[in-house]
Amino acid sequence: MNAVYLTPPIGPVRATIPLASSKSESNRALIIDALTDFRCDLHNLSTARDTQTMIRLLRSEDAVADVIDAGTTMRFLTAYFAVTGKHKTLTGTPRMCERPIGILVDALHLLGADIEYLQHEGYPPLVTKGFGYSGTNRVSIQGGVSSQYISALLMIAPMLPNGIVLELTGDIGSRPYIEMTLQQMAYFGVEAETDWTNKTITVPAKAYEPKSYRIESDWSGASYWYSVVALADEAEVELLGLKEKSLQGDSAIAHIMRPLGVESTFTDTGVRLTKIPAKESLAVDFTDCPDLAQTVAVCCAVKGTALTLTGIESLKIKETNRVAALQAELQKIGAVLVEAEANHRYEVRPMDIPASATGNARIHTYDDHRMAMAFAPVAMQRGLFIEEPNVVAKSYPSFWDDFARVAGVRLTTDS
Ligand SMILES: O=C(O)C1=C[C@@H](OP(=O)(O)O)[C@@H](O)[C@H](O)C1
Ligand SMILES: C=C(OP(=O)(O)O)C(=O)O
Repeated sequence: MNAVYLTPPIGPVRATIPLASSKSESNRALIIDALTDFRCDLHNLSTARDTQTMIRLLRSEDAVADVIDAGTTMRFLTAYFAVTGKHKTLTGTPRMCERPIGILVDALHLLGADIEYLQHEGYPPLVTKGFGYSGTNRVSIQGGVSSQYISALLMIAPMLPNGIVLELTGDIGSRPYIEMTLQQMAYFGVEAETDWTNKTITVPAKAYEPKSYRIESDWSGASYWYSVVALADEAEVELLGLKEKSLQGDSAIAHIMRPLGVESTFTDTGVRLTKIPAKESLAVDFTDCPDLAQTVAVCCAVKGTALTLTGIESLKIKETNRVAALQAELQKIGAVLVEAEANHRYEVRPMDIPASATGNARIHTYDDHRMAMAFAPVAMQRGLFIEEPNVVAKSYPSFWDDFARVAGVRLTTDS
């Protein structure tokens, strides 16, 4: 099995990190570009596998579209192929075939899409077989399972003869991702009307305007550098290509990490992270930014900061069950993640054991890029192994090259 062995920095951490660009922004821009017959001019598209897969599948004539493990690619392409009447089989990794898609498929059926499941009702693989508009433009959709279903519908909505009136039911999770979708649609000339009180989004029937668009660096990827600075004894890190006013909800990491001792100063080129005094406990609601939960949980575990987490239910249906994965791996670095109230509140409780007793832990990554990257900053304090390090390719292929600027990174292989 491959692993990287990470060792603490020798002396203060000083680095400038290029970062990957946002796969979320990239994948939205690519769908919109496809809906303009590829007449947009997209700059700084992400090198993330999720984005490279989207690029390949949008251009491919093959009957089978294998999204690998990319959630946005699966959900966005299902809506795109369905509404453009393409005959495509959409599939992915075994885990992708356990990630639900029924809520999106039900909505597309209502609009007139012919979609059939190939194995289990409500899950990939599935086949899109054509589109005959049903005449309806009112669709009601659950808001609490994955915002990706909503983004997928919003982006194809202007292509429908009467647009769409989307009524969101129940709680809304990952709302900043819905707002990112709406802002990118507006940039390309389609303004939706949003009523968050009544939870309705109205999208007119209208052609997107082909335009030039530049994708920002990835704030989710930036979060690991915040954790590096929080955990290093001395550090100053500049992250390139980030903006204070971002479309990405994960820019919330700048506020979340302040009590963990990281100050953000925006510059002309990005953001500079420096150390400030930290607090002893923290409570964070991750409903709007689920991809930050692992970063913050691991950071608190190592710092000895008691953390209360809410809004992490959606973590159970991502690349792996991230709650279970964190529970198993945090123990190896001297902390526990416990459910304090059924299904609502969790706590990271650092255990009172010396760091030397948890040195050289072997962290299993469960085919989840964020498990690898969230645990890497532990190396600011002690050596550890991260198994199957190539998982980072999903969102941040150059992560280990960047990480080698701040810590020792050595690839190890054992049989
Ligand atoms: O729309 C997007 O780009 C994403 C939405 C979020 O998923 P959910 O809406 O399923 O929480 C997030 O976790 C994922 O990494 C990217
Ligand atoms: C959940 C993620 O991605 P997706 O749902 O697009 O696979 C992620 O990148 O953390």
